[in-house]
Parts: sequence; structure tokens; C-alpha cells
Amino acid sequence: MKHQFTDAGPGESSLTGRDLRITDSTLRDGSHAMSHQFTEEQVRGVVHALDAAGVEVIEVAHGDGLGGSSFNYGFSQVDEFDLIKAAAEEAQQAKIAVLVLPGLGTVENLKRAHAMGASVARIATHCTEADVSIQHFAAARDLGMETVGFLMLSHRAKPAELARQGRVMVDAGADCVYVVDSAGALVLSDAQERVQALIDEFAGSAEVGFHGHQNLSLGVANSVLAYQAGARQIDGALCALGAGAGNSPTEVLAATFDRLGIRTGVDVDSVLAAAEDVVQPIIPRLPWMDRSSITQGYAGVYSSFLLHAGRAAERYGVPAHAILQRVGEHGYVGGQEDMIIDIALALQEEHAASAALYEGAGVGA
Ligand SMILES: CC[C@H](O)CC(=O)C(=O)O
Ligand SMILES: [Mn+2]
Repeated sequence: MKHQFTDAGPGESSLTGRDLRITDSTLRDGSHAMSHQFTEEQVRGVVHALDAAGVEVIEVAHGDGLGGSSFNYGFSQVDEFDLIKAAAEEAQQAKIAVLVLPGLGTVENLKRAHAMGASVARIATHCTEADVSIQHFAAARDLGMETVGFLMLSHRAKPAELARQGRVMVDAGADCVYVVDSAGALVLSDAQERVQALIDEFAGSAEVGFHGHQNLSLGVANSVLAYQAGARQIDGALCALGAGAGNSPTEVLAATFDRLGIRTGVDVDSVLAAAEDVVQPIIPRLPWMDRSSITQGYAGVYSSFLLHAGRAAERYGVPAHAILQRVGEHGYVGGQEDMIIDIALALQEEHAASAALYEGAGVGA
């Protein structure tokens, strides 16, 4: 059954006649791939192009959400509140969204983002920890913001458990809850079953969204399956700019849904131009499915760990994909970035020990 939005309200569009809302996260998830170095000029250019293409929600923040700029996660070049303000000034019709991870971003950060012009609060927790979002939903609703819950690393919870966690967010005030495939680890029916479980649980009382990553190259296919299961909010990023192998490319989502006759309200030609003319020239490295990012999808590792693992690999002389494989085996979650160093040191020690053994045995002498 197709869902039609009619009038503006929380979770709804002021546009009529579209079946699905695309939220673009180039300026938030893409911040991971940019090592959080977006400038105000770049933000204005991307917002202008997305807005003109008809994208209705544009997320802007540090890659790890409000308050993420830090030694542990990486410092932003420009204060995210200045970027949010610039985005809100630039947007003619699009809403500006922000992401908050309770424990990292605070209610005070949310209030400040709202004062800068953000009107959608996306509140993210690990997929089994939805209860830590409750006061943030209350604060967002008090501010009159549209509210979206983000259940991260959704592959780590079975559909029924994810639905229970989604219920916690809806009861706390979420207008929509996303199945977030942070590791790009969900394979087709895995994504669809999780979306379906939330749809059944909410029974129309809240929407369901899907946020994909390309580590196994399934972001767009999973998004289509999510739509077919009932998701009505789908995330993307121009040129796939996002953590790991990147997000589902917004321009591919727009083109694919258009070919399926599913209306997104996004003009395909304009969004293709936005990707090629505005984003491609400013990014140092296109997200790609290489050994490390595929390992993330395969082993179920948080996409934002990619560049942290790359830096540790360089520093300690061990392969990034080996670090990520082990992160997957340990099941580390967002916030445990420092364990990447621990693993790199352990791998370095193991390599040194096996090299000594090799030499001691006279092999290669
Ligand atoms: C660190 C927040 C994270 O990047 C949120 C997200 O986009 C995801 O979990 O995929
Ligand atoms: Mn993401």
C-alpha cells in the first residue's frame, strides 16, 4: 500500500504526491569520510544543490553527531553549529536535521542546534539501548522538532528485539524509527525482515526508515526492499559520501525509485548534477568497496571505524582489514574507537612473535 503525505506536521511533508521521503546525510555521515573537515562554503553549496533538487531533509553535524568534535572521534574544522546555521540560511524548502548520540551529544547541544535552525532531531542509540534516548526525545518534542529514532548496528538485534527497542523510542516520542545498517551488514531479507518487524509493531502509529551502507554493495537494494516492507523514510548521501564504503548514493536512490514508479519528489537530473558538479570536486577520496570496507560489512563492523583503523594500521604497521576483522569478532560498538588501538597493538605483538619464531626456526635464513 502506498502512503501519501498531505499536510505539514511532524514526520510529514508539505509536498503532496510523493510516496517516500529521502533524507540526505552527505553533510553528516559524509563528514566521517571527510575527516570532519567540511567548510561553510562547501556546506552552503551542497545544501543549495540538494534543496534545488527537491530533497526535503538535509542532515548536518559532525559525523558522530552533535558534540562529536573531540580527540576520540576527530576534531571538526568548522564548528558544527556554524555549519547548521549556514545550512538553515541556505535552504529554501528543505528541513535541516541533526543527529544526537545520547552520552556524546547533550540536550543542550540539541537546543543550540534548534536555535541555529535545525527542525528534525535524529536520536541514535545502539540497537539494544533505546532507553537512553528517552529524555532526548522529550526535549526534542518540547522544542517542537520532528523526531526520528536511529537504531544503530541493527544487524546485531533480531527483528523481534529490534521492534521492542523501536517501541521504546515511539513511546518516548519518536515520529519515525530507522533500521540503521551501520556496518552495511544486512543482506536483503535481513533488512526487509527488520523493517517489517517495526512496521508490525508500530501499526501505523509511527513511520519506519532505513539507513544503508554500501560495504556489501547493498545499500540501494536494501532500501528498495525496505520501501516494499513499508519504510517511508530512506537515507542517502551524494556520491555515497559516508562512513565505510559510504551510504546508499542519494542520486542512485532517486533514479532507482523513479524507475520503479515510486515518487520521491527529487528531480533526478538535478540530483545527478549535485553529485557530479558539487560533491565530487570537494571530496578527497570517493568511498569505495575495498578490502577494509568489505570486511566491515562481512564482519559487522561500525562503518565509522574505517578511517580510525586506517590510521592505526599506518601507525602500528598492521593491515587495516585485520584490525577490522578483529573488531567484528569482539563485537565492539560505537564509542569504543579506542579499542582499535588496542587491537592494532595486539596484532603488532603477534606479528613480531611469529616473525621471531620464524627466524628462530631458521626459516628463510
Ligand atoms: C557515529 C554515528 C553513526 O555514524 C550513525 C550512523 O550513520 C550509522 O550508525 O550508520
Ligand atoms: Mn551511517
